This record gives sequence, structure tokens and C-alpha cells, in this order.
Amino acid sequence: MSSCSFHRWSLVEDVSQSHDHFFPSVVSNVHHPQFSLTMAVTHDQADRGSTWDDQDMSLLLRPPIVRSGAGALNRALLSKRFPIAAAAVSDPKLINKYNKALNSTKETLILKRVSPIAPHPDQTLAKQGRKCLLLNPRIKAGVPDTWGAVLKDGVQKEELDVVSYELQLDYDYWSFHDIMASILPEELHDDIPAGFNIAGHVAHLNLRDAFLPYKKVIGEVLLDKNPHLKTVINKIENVGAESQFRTFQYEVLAGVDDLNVQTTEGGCIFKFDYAKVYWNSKLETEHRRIINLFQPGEVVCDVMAGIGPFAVPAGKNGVFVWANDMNPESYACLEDAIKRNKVSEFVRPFCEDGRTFIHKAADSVLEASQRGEHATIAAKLPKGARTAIAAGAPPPPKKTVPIPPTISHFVMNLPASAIEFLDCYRGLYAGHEALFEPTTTPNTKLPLVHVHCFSLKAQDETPRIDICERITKELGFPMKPGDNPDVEGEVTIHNVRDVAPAKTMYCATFRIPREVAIAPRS
Ligand SMILES: C[S@@+](CC[C@H](N)C(=O)[O-])C[C@H]1O[C@@H](n2cnc3c(N)ncnc32)[C@H](O)[C@@H]1O
Repeated sequence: MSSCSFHRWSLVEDVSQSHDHFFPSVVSNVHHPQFSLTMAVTHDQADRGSTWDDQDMSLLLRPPIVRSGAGALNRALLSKRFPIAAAAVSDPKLINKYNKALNSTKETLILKRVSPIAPHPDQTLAKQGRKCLLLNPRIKAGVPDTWGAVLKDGVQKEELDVVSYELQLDYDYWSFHDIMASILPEELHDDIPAGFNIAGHVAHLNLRDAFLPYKKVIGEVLLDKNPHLKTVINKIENVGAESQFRTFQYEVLAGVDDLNVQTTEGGCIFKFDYAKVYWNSKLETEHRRIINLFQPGEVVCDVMAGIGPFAVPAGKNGVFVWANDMNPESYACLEDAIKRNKVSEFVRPFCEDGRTFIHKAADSVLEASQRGEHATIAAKLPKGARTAIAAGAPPPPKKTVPIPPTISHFVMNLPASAIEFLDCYRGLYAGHEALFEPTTTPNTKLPLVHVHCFSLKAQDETPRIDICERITKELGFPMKPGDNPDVEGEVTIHNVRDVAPAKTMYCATFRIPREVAIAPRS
């Protein structure tokens, strides 16, 4: 019954504008078309016999519906008052005792970013330092049936008084998602933009057509709710379709038109103009996964290195990287990142077509090794050495790390077309088969290739078969899905991320088959 009265104010106050999804169980007594969804949830909750916990309360106190998303953002309209009850304590010293007690019975208002302890709603008493505890919305000031034992007891002892309280929540309180749900039409709620690509201070959206009428408001709210952002842009053309370097056309939705960003990934700093080079913060996990496959002292060839999110952190780990990108702007940023992150002993930048670079890299690594090129690194200091050096002891001699003759890994992250570069591995080590097992001690394996690609999003074997067929065609050697890339002809396929409802980005890893690597170069 208590929830009835609660419900009544909800109706009076909210129905015209509400999209409140959660009401107490008796809501099913009310006949209103808006409540059909509500009832399903409510009954489920009644069945579970649950109380209004933290999550329920935040879902209960929703912002008003302001369907003005296509116009200017009017922050003032996002303010709303909620009539709730509060337990006013007769003596401020009692506030902690009752806060604890009412909290344990879930009778206080538990709402993120809102303290349940507030000044007394009566201004005069508030000025005297009187305080109150905000209560769970199911508790009504004038309805003792809704009070629990702690409240009843406190009132009886005259230590508490249950009073009406107006809780005001405004634009600053609501989350981005709350505000979007308030502003956007209901049919868009399932797909409210989330998980943007963020580069430094820039958030990059890729809004579906249905969201375009609301794009400016979306941009503004995003800026308001993310103080570290200064610019929100939206892609206006298809990535890759217009630029071989994977840059894109954009419009600024909110904030300053400045795409010169600085960001960190893998413990390294990158500075770049986001309009001119490729960067995708959603690939951080994939970058880390691949980097973790490399051993210090190995050589990696990053054929489409971009500004170096694989290469530069790998270099920091003591991995030699031949890093190439055909985009001169990316090359310039890569050079900058190498210097900025002090990895020039390990990372070498190149700017050419990956197709020609693959053979050149194998040759140039071999030549560098034969010339005895190496990195010189500071030796790891034993415990206490720093103090000894500071006191005048000579520092330990630097360590020399030789460049090995062969490449251990090739990375090819150009998912739209990298598979089409695989024919370039034919003849990679033509005339140099003695560099690899079984001739070598210890056994040197042929390079692993990690090639990114797109294929169908599917749970079955379809994408794996599709990818292996495409690899087979380019290599001229039969390749099939498998678990162990050390078995010649087997390809392990890692699901990187979904990029569209029916399209997934994968990474296929395989060892270059001997026959392919030692085939004569054409
Ligand atoms: C998807 S981005 C990946 C960049 C980087 N590896 C990363 O993970 O962020 C692909 C890169 O390939 C470069 N690229 C495009 N065509 C190329 C080619 N033929 N040879 C070498 N690089 C190429 C682009 O400039 C772009 O930087």
C-alpha cells in the first residue's frame, strides 16, 4: 500500500514526460499504456522478493524526458525534483548512528554521487546545523506503514522526525547515458553511442544516420560529461574508402577544431594530427596481445606500423623493430615517437610500400646482423648499486644486444587488404635456408606472420575457413584453421573485435611455410 502513495506522486509529477521504467509492484493496478514495460520488470522484482537496492534507486530517479535533442541543448530542462522523505535527527550527533542503522536496513537513499546526509529541509533549522538522512523513495513521510523498525523506534524516542524532502537532481548529476535516454526518441535507446574511439582530447564518433539530427547535442553532452575531452568529431565518410592511409573525413560536433593530440599507450607517448594519420584506441588490447608475443632481442617487422603502437612499446621491451608505414605523415609521427620514447636503439622507421618492404626488411636485418649492429643498453643495476654509484663507484659496463640475422615476427595491421600482401613472402629467405632449422643450433624457426583481416561475424567455422582460403590463395600453399601455428600449414585465428553487425576483425597467425620462404624470388 505504501508503494501506492509513492506511485501516486510519480503519476502526477511524471506521466506527461516520464520514461520511468521502474515502479513498485502495485503499479500494475494502474491502467496506462506507458506502463506495460514497467509492469514486466516490476512483477519480476516482486517475484524475486527483492528490496530497492542501489541500482533500483538510480533507475527509479530518472531525469525528465526532454525530447528536444534535435534542437539546442537546454541544460535547465534536465532538472527535476523528486518528493521523497527524510529522517530529521533531533541532535546532529545522532546522524552517524542513524545513518548506519538505516543503511543496514536499506532505508536510506543509496544513489551514486548523492550523500544521504543533507541539511534539514527547513532553512531555519538547517542554519542551526540540523541535519537529516534522505530515505529510500518507497518510504513516505506521512505513511508510518512504510517505515521500518529503526525509523519507528527513532520517532518514538523523539530522536527522529520523518519529514517530506524535495530532492533536486539536475543536468550535472545525470550521466551521459541518462541524458541521451532523456533526449533521444525511444527507438534509438538500444543503440545510444558508447565506447568511442578516443585520441588524446578528441572523441571520434561514427554516428548512424538515425542519430544525425541529434549530433550536436550528443557532442555537447559528451564534452560536458568528460572533462578531459575538448573536441568531439563525427566521421562523415567511409574509413578506407577514400584514403589508403586509413584517415577519414570528419566534422566537429562540439568543442575546438584542433586534432593535434597527445596520447599514451603501452607506456609510450604519441603525438600526432588525428586528421592525417591512423589511430584507434579500441586496438589497445590487440596491440598489447601481439607485443606480449615478442621476446627481447628478437626482430619484428611491422609492415603497416602507423605511428608505432606495436613498434614503439615493443622497442621499449628490448625488441628490435623494423617499422614501416607508407603514409609520410605516419612516418614523421613514428620518427617523433621513437625519439620521444627513447627507443632508437631498437626501432628503425621506414616509409615505403609494404609490398616491397617485406623482402627488403629480411635482407636488411640479415645485413645489419652480419655487420655486427647491435643495441647498447644500460645493465640492470643490482640492489644497492645506485647508492654505490652515487658515492663514486664506476657504473657497470653497458650491455650489447646483437641484432639477430632473421626476423621472428611480421605484423600486418591493414585489415581491409593485408592478406593481399601475403604473396610477398614467396622467396623471403631464398638462398638463405641455412639460417633456419634443421641446420641451425639452436633451432631458428621461420617467421610468424600476424595478419589482420576482416571476415564475417559468425560463431561457426565460416570466417576461419574463409580466411584460410584467402591466405592459401596468396601464399600458393595449403593453409587450414588450427591451434598450433608451429605446425606447418596451420593458422590460428584470433577474434579481435566486431566492427559492424555482421563484420569482425580477426588476426590470423601462421608460420611462413618453408616452401614459400625459400621459393625463388620473382
Ligand atoms: C589500420 S592502420 C594500422 C596502423 C598501426 N599498425 C596500428 O595498429 O594502429 C594501417 C596502416 O597501414 C598504412 N598503409 C596503407 N597502405 C600501406 C602500404 N601499402 N604499405 C605500408 N603501409 C600502408 C596506413 O598508412 C596505416 O597507417
